[in-house]
Amino acid sequence: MALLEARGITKRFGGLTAVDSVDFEMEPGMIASVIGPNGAGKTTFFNMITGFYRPTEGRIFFDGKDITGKRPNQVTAMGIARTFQNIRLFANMSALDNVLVGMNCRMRQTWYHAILRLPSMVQEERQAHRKALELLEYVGLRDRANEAARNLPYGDQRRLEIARALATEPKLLLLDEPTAGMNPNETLQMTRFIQQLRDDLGLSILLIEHDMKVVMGISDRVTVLDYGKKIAEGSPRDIQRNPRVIEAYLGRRAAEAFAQAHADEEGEG
Ligand SMILES: Nc1ncnc2c1ncn2[C@@H]1O[C@H](COP(=O)(O)OP(=O)(O)OP(=O)(O)O)[C@@H](O)[C@H]1O
Repeated sequence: MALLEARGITKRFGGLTAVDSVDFEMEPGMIASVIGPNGAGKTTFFNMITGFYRPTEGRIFFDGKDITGKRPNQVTAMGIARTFQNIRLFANMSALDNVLVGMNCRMRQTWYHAILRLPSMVQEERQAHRKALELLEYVGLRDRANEAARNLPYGDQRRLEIARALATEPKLLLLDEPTAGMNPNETLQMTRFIQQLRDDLGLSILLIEHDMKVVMGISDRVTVLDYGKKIAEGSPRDIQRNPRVIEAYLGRRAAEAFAQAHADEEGEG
């Protein structure tokens, strides 16, 4: 059974159709990427899955349940976590507190327990604290636990955002441009880290990414959007050779030149 399934999802903003009747499926344990030129609708697609936007049309199913129109906190509680294109940490809070915020959605005690400082509350807080430190250790930030998020180097902030997302105990993690603004070495490390997340934790990962080396290196499947429409879907190898994709990225003449080169190559072989 698919872990995530979108059926004909559409989002219109006034006269503009940002996402147009997109069907999408993801199986558990998969790393999938959504690519496309600027303004293709990638983030809008993410925003619908995570409850930030309600689809104008279509339905979204996660783990067999209809999540269409659910609020972001409900979607998170059901097992979908995300990071953002522009890092959204609590800048003045410590790395540890940022992770604890993520953990909040899994805590069972209520404000009532908190006010009365009941033993069950104190115990749950201690456990959360320990788990948050473990998560920081996992993402390589254990020794920066007490540092304010804004003082961390950029690559570490991205890792912290992932740690906060992991704290919600997701089954599916959505990463919006996880390597944006990184140098080649940081990008390589992040790419390995994403693979590790899937391999160690059995997570399913959906990413938006502009760096084709990253996309082609780690994706099981790539979905291409252009002007809100899905124009191609397949393995990295298929996508790299797809004339419609090349055209969307490079323009028609480049696509024709590519197709010609390909035909020549096959003719020779
Ligand atoms: N809240 C909004 N109101 C109006 N238009 C919007 C809104 N959000 C997105 N759009 C428009 O929808 C289209 C798709 O935008 P979106 O941000 O989803 O694209 P994208 O593929 O993520 O682009 P990029 O790669 O530049 O981040 C764009 O034309 C954008 O201007």
